[in-house]
Amino acid sequence: GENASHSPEKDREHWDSDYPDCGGTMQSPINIDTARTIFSPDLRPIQLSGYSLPANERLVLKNNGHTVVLELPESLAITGGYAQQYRAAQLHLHWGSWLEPGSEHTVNGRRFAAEIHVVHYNTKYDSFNEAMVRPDGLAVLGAFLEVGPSENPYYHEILEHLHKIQGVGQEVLVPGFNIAGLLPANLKLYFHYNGSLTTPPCYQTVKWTIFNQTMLLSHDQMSLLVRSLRTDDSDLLQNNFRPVQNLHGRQVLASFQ
Ligand SMILES: NS(=O)(=O)c1c(F)c(F)c(SCCc2ccc(C(=O)O)cc2)c(F)c1NC1CCCCCCC1
Ligand SMILES: [Zn+2]
Repeated sequence: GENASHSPEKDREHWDSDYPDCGGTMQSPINIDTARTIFSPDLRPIQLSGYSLPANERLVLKNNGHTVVLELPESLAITGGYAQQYRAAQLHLHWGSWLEPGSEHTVNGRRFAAEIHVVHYNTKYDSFNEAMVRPDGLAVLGAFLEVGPSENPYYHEILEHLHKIQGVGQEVLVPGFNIAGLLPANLKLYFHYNGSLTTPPCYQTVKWTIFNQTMLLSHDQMSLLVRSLRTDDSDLLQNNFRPVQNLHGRQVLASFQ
C-alpha cells in the first residue's frame, strides 16, 4: 500500500484495492457524536498492570516512516474493563502540523492536536499476528493530546529522543518509565466501539477504548512532535491520521453520562 502517513488524501481512499478490509463496514477512526452514544453502566474502569517499567529496562523507539513506535514488553496488560485480558505490543502517535490538528478520532466533529494509541492483543492467542485476524483479537487504548500550560514529564520520556530518529527506519533505546503516565489518570471515563486498525491491513479486529480525559503537553512538546520526524530526506512526517470512517450503524458506548 501507499506510504500511509504521507500520501495525499486522495490516495488513502484506494487502500482497499490492495487491502480489502480497508473498504469494510467496521472501519476506524470515527467521529464520536456524543448525542448518539449509549450510556453503558456495565462498562468497568480500565485496569492496567505491569505498566511501570524500571529505568534499567530498555525499550526500542522507532521512526517507521508513518509514526513513532515505542515497542512494549508483553508484561504490560489490560486486566480490567475488557471481557478478556490483553497484552501490550506497542504504542504510537498520530499528529498534524503547526497549523492543523492531527488526532484520528474526532468528538462532535472536533479534531484534537494529537492522539496516542496503545495497541494490545488478546492473551488467549499465542502471538500478535494470530490475534490480529480474530474478531476479539486486538484492544487499542486511545487518548487525545492537547496543548496545556506545562511540560508533561511522561511524554518527555519519548519526545526527548525524537531528534535521534529523524530518519525513516532509525531507532533508539530508551529507558523504561511508567507507561501509564501517557494515559489519563481517570480510566473510568471512556467511549468504546468495535473498529479496525487505521492503517493497512485495516483488520476489523479492534475493540477501541477512547478516554474522555485528554493529555496535556506543553506547546514546545507539541512542536517537537510535529517537526522532528521525516518520512524521507525532504518531507516532514506530519498529518499521519486517517480520515474518519462511516459508522455503518455501529453503536458507540459511553461509560459515563
Ligand atoms: N492506528 S494503528 O494501530 O492502526 C497503526 C497505524 F495507524 C499506523 F500508521 C502504524 S505505522 C504503519 C504500519 C507500519 C509500517 C511500517 C512498520 C515497520 O516498518 O515496522 C510497521 C507498521 C501502526 F503501526 C499502527 N499500529 C499497528 C498496525 C499495523 C500492523 C500491526 C502492528 C501493530 C499495530
Ligand atoms: Zn494508531
